[in-house]
Amino acid sequence: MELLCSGKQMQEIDRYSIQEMKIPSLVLMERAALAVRDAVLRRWKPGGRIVAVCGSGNNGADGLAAVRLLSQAGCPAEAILAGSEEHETRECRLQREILVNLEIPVHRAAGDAYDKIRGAQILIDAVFGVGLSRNVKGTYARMIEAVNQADGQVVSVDIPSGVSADTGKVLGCAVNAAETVTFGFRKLGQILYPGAGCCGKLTVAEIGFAPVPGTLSEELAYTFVTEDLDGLPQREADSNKGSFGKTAVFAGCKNMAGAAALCGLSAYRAGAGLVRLVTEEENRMILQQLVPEAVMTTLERNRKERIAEALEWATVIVLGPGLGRSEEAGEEVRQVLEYGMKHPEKPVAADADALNLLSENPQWRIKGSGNLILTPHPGELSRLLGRSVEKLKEDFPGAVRDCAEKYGAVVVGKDSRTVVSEAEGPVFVNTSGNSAMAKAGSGDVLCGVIAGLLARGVPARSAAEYGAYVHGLAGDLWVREHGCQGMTAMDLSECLSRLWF
Ligand SMILES: NC(=O)C1=CN([C@@H]2O[C@H](COP(=O)(O)OP(=O)(O)OC[C@H]3O[C@@H](n4cnc5c(N)ncnc54)[C@H](O)[C@@H]3O)[C@@H](O)[C@H]2O)[C@H](O)CC1
Ligand SMILES: [K+]
Repeated sequence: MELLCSGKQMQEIDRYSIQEMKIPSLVLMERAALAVRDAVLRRWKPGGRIVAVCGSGNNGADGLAAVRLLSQAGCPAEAILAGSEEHETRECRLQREILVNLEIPVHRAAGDAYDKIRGAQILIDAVFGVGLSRNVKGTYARMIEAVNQADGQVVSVDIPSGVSADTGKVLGCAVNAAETVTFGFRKLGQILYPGAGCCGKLTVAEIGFAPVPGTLSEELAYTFVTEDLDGLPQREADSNKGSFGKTAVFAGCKNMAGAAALCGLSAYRAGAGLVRLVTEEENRMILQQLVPEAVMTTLERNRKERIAEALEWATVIVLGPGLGRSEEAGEEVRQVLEYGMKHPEKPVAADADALNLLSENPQWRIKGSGNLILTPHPGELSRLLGRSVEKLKEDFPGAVRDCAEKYGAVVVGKDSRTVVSEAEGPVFVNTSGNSAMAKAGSGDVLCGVIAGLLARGVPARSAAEYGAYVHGLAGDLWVREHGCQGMTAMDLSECLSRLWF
């Protein structure tokens, strides 16, 4: 597990290390600057000039210290001050004064400063770090634009200036870096897009922060690394198909068999023991061919009773893929969700049309109790929350959490970085996967993976997190072998069988 920080949390770790643990601020800063120096030296070629554009906060101070270290290493390095002296932090002033004392060039952001930026082989971006709190304007914005237009390679200190460390949002304008050297932890804004796309190669330098205080560590976001797969229950040697649950998949309206097939197959491939597809009679033939391992309930008559029987039979319930939005589908979704509310021991994963029907029918008063998983993409999340996509993208983890609160659910907010959250506690941000997965059917596969994990006995929240992670790993496996255009959802599902989890 890798912990991820927001900007504010990082500032708190900074404050705690310096004020309470008494690690001198300048010691941390020197180590930060050494890491930046090393990154720059790996790119620098003799003859090339290095220009650091520095703000007046401690990010700027890091930049100034790096200029000193590079100069002492024999490189022609100089600094441009994007901020004013009156706003300088104590550390920033000190670092500037040291440069002046050592006769290392420090310029104001005026006159030929822009020519210097254009002429540099390497630019160090140290305008703003995790302290950026509002839109970038004026000289700061002009400096950032100049850095982006220059031909030199850009190394950002801590985070590309202009990116919100909390949300990855670009606050007005932001630096596009070739490399970002960050300190202690990756920040949420470096993981979430568009900020993630501004970072270039991202490296984390250990600079000696104190261990995170307990109360804060419980609030930090996190992501998985491959070792985390060891946390999943393994298949016992003396198990049988009954040991891995009975998964009922309510999916596929007339002629929409594909979603049901992808979901059911993926549930098997994620470890489910027995899958029942509950679908329309018209889908029977095709589904028997696509998923011969599944048993089937079709709904040509006695709908309500047959749905009720399947619900009684199931230990895990999946609802929604390809279900459509007909009145019949609405009745089905309502029946299943109400059943789920009365049976907290049976996890329910709801996706696609089930989510749309849920948002259209607030009078159902659906509130999960730890067993409900919702897997909306931004459009579905927008409908569930009654908030525009644009607005919710400003703080995607926050929107996912609000949705979790509203429906009493574990919510899997699907996006380029899928976020899993409950109403309280830390968020999980998925870092596996790639843009090849941005295709029809990918969500049906995810829903199936989550169901398979639930059937193996993984609790709802973990199944949601591991589901997102494993789904992304399957996509990464495909892309490594075939490139990023041609994958279909069926290819993605097949890759699940080749992963160890
Ligand atoms: N010893 C340490 O403290 C270490 C700090 N590190 C680096 O410090 C930054 C964080 O520094 P901080 O001073 O808190 O913030 P910034 O440098 O990011 O400064 C912002 C500064 O500017 C003001 N501000 C915010 N938004 C705007 C805006 N849009 N326009 C103008 N001004 C703005 C804000 O009020 C602040 O005063 C961290 O990223 C590290 O790079 C190292 O970690 C080493 C140890
Ligand atoms: K920066």
